[in-house]
Amino acid sequence: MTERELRKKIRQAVEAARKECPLVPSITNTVTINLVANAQLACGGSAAMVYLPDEGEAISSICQAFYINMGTLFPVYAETLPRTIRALADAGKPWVLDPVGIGLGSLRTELLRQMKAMPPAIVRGNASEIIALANLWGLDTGVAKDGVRGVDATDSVDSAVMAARALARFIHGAVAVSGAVDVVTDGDVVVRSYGGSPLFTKVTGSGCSLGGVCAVYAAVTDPFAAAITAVNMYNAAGKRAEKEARGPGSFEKIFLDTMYNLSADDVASNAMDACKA
Ligand SMILES: Nc1ncnc2c1ncn2[C@@H]1O[C@H](COP(=O)(O)OP(=O)(O)OP(=O)(O)O)[C@@H](O)[C@H]1O
Ligand SMILES: Cc1ncsc1CCO
Ligand SMILES: [Mg+2]
Repeated sequence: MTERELRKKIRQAVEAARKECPLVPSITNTVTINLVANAQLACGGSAAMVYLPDEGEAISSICQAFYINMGTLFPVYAETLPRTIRALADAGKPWVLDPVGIGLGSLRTELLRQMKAMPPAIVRGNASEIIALANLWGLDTGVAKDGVRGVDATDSVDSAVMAARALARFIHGAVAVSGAVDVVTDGDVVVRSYGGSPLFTKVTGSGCSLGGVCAVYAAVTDPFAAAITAVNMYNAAGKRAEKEARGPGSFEKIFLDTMYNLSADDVASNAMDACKA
């Protein structure tokens, strides 16, 4: 795909989400659940948060895409997550995984291990999470460590490119690695997207909500284009929002407003470059 074709796909995805208002439910952490829903709404999607196994199954049959974030697990998720993922696979619906907190606790590890058999269309995470998931699934990452300290990244985005490509190839989808510069790959092409703001790191749930927005775009385009559209949206809107913000609190609000008002051209023309790594 040429760069021109990719930018056209991004423009179309932004417009399609606004026009079609796809239903994109989430099973996500209780820390940032509100920001995830608001970000999904701001970019045109319809949000619905669920916890229970039968609800995950039921809504999988009527949604257009789904978001699963491992941030704060409850015992019921031992049942909810496998049943929901099975329902999504049976219905052929794309879903996005954010493996937050990977490495912490046995339930999280076991659930993430099981997902290898029924993988998502997109994995979104910070560098440390992407490296840890690829290692957990026995893929070639070039990085021996598989521990994550809490929910914030301790590795550079560049050090996660090999893991991201291996993961993307394995899932036949896309992987988005967030950081000062974001990387998105389908396992072959590696796109770097620029912009954003350091203030994102002072708002909990910037990454979680980016995953939710990836899922909104996965409802209207292919996984690679969806991930790039979401990442470009965050970088373009974040860069603009920073100019008006006085700190993390006002940044979060102005960022949502900016995302809501950004034109499809603004998202499609965000600074990015692509290479075959
Ligand atoms: N230093 C930075 N400069 C510009 N943008 C940044 C910077 N760090 C992160 N971002 C942006 O912040 C957003 C979230 O990425 P981040 O890596 O903080 O996710 P995360 O660690 O998973 O966040 P959380 O777990 O709190 O949801 C992305 O859009 C990313 O581009
Ligand atoms: C702070 C935090 N703790 C568990 S999930 C979460 C949101 C950021 O990933
Ligand atoms: Mg995160």
